[in-house]
Parts: sequence; C-alpha cells; structure tokens
Amino acid sequence: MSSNRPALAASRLACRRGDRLLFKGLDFELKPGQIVWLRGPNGSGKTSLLRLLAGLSTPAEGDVTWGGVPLREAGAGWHRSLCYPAHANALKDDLSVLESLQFLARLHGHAGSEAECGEALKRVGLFSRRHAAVRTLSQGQRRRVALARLQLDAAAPVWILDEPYDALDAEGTGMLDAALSAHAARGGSAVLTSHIDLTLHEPAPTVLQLDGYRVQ
Ligand SMILES: Nc1ncnc2c1ncn2[C@@H]1O[C@H](COP(=O)(O)OP(=O)(O)OP(=O)(O)O)[C@@H](O)[C@H]1O
Repeated sequence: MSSNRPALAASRLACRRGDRLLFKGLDFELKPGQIVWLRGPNGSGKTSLLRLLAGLSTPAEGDVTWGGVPLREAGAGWHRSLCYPAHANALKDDLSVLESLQFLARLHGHAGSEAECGEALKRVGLFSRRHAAVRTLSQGQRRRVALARLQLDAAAPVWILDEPYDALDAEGTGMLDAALSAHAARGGSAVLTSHIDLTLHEPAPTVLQLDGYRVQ
C-alpha cells in the first residue's frame, strides 16, 4: 500500500438499520498516520458506521474500499489487516485474564503464547491479575484487557475502536493515547468514537461529525 493511498475509504455511503435510513452521502478517507474521531449524538449511527467500515454489515448505498479494493471483492484475508475490538469487551467471565486474552489472540490469528499475552498485559498494567477470573475485574480493568489486543495487533494497519476510553481512568487513558500515537507514528491509522473529549494530541485527531449526514 503506498503511503498516500487511504488505508480505508468509503464513498456515498448510506446506512439502514431496521426500516430507518440513518445517514447517507457519507464520504470518508482514513490515511496512513491519521486518527479520525467519529462524533455524533446517541443513536446517530456511529457504531453502525464502524460496522460498515469493518465489513460486518452491508451499506444501503455506496462502497467501502480497503487499499483501493472494494470490500466485497477483497476476500476474507483483509481482516488480518484490521483490529476491531468492538464496544462489548468480548471477554469470557469464566476464564482467567490471561486465558481470555489468549483466546481472543488465537481467534484473531495470533499464536497467543503465554509470553506474548503476558507482555501485552504488562503494558496495560494487569500482569499481576493474569490468573484472576475475568468476572472479578472492574469495568475499567476489563476494558484494559480488551485493549491489550492492540498490543498484539500493533502491526495491523487499521484500528477501529468503539468508545475505547469508556471506563478508563487517567492512567488507562494515557496508555491508550500512547498506543494510538505509536501506531500513527508507524504509519498506522485509526477511526474511533468517544463521547469523552479526547486528550490525544499527537497526532491531532481529524473530526468527522456524523450529524451532517443524518436523514430526517
Ligand atoms: N439491530 C438493529 N436493528 C434495528 N435498529 C438498530 C439495530 N441496532 C441499532 N439500531 C438503531 O440504529 C441507530 C443507530 O445505532 P448506533 O448504535 O449505530 O448509534 P451510535 O451513534 O453508535 O449511538 P451511541 O452514541 O448511543 O453509541 C439507533 O437508532 C438504533 O436504535
């Protein structure tokens, strides 16, 4: 992929949920090194847009392209270039923290070794809790474990993050900011939602306001 070509793009995108058209006419580009902050009120369609971009649902109109190739022609392999820890943390209550991260890692094509996952847990400050059951963690600690996937998927060029700052304290927020800055410095890009004002400054996020595309 050339350095100026958008990693992910969409043109004239429209989204339908149930019998409602949420938005239409949306053009979008995510360039290497860029962080896009998708904003809009509750119910405006941010999660729905992220799902379209991740290829998990089909637009009512328009196209999503990955490195210039329409997703419907890209085949399943393109998902390896994407890290999308969705809003729900997808952790298994009955597993230990380490086992749960290993499960997620393997599900997403990594070896999921104890060493690799332990290192990722160190980076989110949860190594000492690695043998605790997930059900014993606080919401913020669960969020940190889910975000440890970013450490495992650091090489994935595109991160799609739905409210990643939810439940994080100042230290957790700082860790996520640092992970995003390092990702962008490597040429990676991300699109994220957040109802909380961002503290990320390097790079300064590009705001995409979804309200402008709303269908009344
Ligand atoms: N499975 C579904 N079937 C029908 N409508 C749905 C479905 N999922 C979501 N919706 C509707 O689509 C609209 C957009 O939902 P979405 O979750 O994309 O909004 P959002 O901008 O992410 O909201 P929030 O800020 O509250 O997270 C909402 O009105 C919601 O009720």
